[in-house]
Amino acid sequence: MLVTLEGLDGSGKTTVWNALGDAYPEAVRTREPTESWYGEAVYRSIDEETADPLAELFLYTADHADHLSRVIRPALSEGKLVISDRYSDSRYAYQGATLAGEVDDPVAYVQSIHEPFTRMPDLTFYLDLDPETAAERSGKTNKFEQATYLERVSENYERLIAAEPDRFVRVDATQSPETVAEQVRTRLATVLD
Ligand SMILES: Nc1ncnc2c1ncn2[C@@H]1O[C@H](COP(=O)(O)OP(=O)(O)OP(=O)(O)O)[C@@H](O)[C@H]1O
Ligand SMILES: Cc1cn([C@H]2C[C@H](O)[C@@H](COP(=O)(O)O)O2)c(=O)[nH]c1=O
Repeated sequence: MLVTLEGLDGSGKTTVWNALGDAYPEAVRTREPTESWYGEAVYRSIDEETADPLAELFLYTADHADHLSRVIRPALSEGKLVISDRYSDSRYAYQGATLAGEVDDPVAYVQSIHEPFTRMPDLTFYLDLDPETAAERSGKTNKFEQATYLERVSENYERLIAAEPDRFVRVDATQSPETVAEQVRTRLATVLD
């Protein structure tokens, strides 16, 4: 089963991902951007204020393709639980925002690039946090961690959730880290049982 954690920067995904590691030590825990050289290329682009948004989309997508073939598909074919801190929805939401004005309906465009080869998550936890708090918590250390940009990202996530309400589980990320992790653990346990 493929479980993903999604949300704005600073919404607490990595905190939950670590908590799930304690609850499910046998799970394969992974993340995007990955630690491969494709992921390193992505981080170079994140640090580049003037990176071309279309070029950046394809860097992220290359990293995803490698992640799928090297980590996700092999683990799933062995019947393992896979938990990914960010996955394809991050591309739809974030690059859907950076590509505004570059292509028509950027969210649909990014989805159309993924559809031929990606593997949909079975379950996605959306850690719901307002853009202002998200930007504050994330420390505003990169070009994406700005409230005005995160507002557009948040709107894109809402569109994704509305389109697939059964896949997404919304968790109020303004609660304490312990409560957020407990709610995710409880829901995941009901799905896995
Ligand atoms: N529920 C919470 N309430 C308050 N602070 C939190 C909560 N969860 C995490 N934090 C804090 O917010 C910061 C960001 O948390 P974390 O790295 O887990 O978020 P993230 O969603 O993975 O961020 P990013 O997408 O930027 O990597 C950390 O300082 C963390 O301790
Ligand atoms: C996977 C992915 C990520 N991003 C953005 C979101 C963050 O600002 C950075 C790095 O992610 P991290 O979880 O904070 O390490 O990249 C993106 O724009 N598109 C994506 O597909």
